[in-house]
Amino acid sequence: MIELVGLTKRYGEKVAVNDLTFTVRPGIVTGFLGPNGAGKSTTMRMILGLDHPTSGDVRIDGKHYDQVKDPLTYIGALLDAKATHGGRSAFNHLLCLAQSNGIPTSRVHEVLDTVGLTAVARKKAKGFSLGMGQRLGIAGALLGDPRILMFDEPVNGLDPEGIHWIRNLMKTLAAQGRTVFVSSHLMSEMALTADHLVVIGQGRLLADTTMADFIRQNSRAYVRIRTPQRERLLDVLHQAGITVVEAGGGALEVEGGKAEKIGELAAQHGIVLHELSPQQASLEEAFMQLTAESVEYHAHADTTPVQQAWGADWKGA
Ligand SMILES: Nc1ncnc2c1ncn2[C@@H]1O[C@H](COP(=O)(O)OP(=O)(O)OP(=O)(O)O)[C@@H](O)[C@H]1O
Repeated sequence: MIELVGLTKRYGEKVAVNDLTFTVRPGIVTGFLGPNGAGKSTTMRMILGLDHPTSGDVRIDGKHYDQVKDPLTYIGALLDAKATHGGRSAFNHLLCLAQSNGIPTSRVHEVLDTVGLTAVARKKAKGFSLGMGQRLGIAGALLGDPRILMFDEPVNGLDPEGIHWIRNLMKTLAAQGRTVFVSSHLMSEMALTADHLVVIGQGRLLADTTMADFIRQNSRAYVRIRTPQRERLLDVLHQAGITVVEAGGGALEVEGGKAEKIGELAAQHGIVLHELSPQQASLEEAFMQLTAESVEYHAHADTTPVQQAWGADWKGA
């Protein structure tokens, strides 16, 4: 278990992490989400004692990182996949880590096998692709067979096969009862991997909720309608007690999965429909809305008018 209480980090005027309080529990994958610059890496570095909090506290099973004996056997982390000595082979990189932490050489072979690098174990890490580098970093995290694992953006730059592999690995590690804490800036990725979500923006906690609750609250089903007989349809739907909202671009929207009912009413009244399509709001859209005000680095605004995404008033658990 990882417990953060009022964790805060300032760099001069910049507040990178702002009064974060949450707990990362064992047996599940906890996704740590936030836009670029939200403070995810800084938080992870403080958990590992690589950065000192300005105020607040973070403990791993009740202890500070520097009080943990043989830390590699307690908490394993992938923070930066490029943090290897490029001139060393994958095997030697892991062997150095193992020897300095009292871990047997047999374990190096095991983790190389787990991450699928056995065939290239004697090759120098500097020749590795991004995906191979990520696998080597993950092997390092697994080396001490720790009960707590932390991965900072592990799927960055990976191909679909690599992403699929990491997703399954996280779930397997959690199913073994380990604490798995993984950061990402992609909601769609977390929706497939995480059981619990912690969302931050500009260092502040925006949501701490189960994935199931997040999906329930944000996967809104609605029906999109276009008709050349707009006023007549509005009257008919109003009489049937169905609430309609403007969706922009001449379209209408009705909350819920009422497409059949709307189609039948339109047919009964001889109203022509040009579109009657059931829709599902995307979780990515809900996440972007949740973090919209805290995004630090914006691209230039799109010139296409966009309907305000649903979830604008979502405040989280
Ligand atoms: N050593 C530092 N000195 C000054 N500012 C820093 C330092 N480290 C991080 N920051 C700032 O703190 C904020 C949080 O950075 P951090 O890297 O933790 O965010 P992140 O959520 O991991 O972002 P990303 O997804 O882009 O990696 C950013 O504004 C960053 O510029």
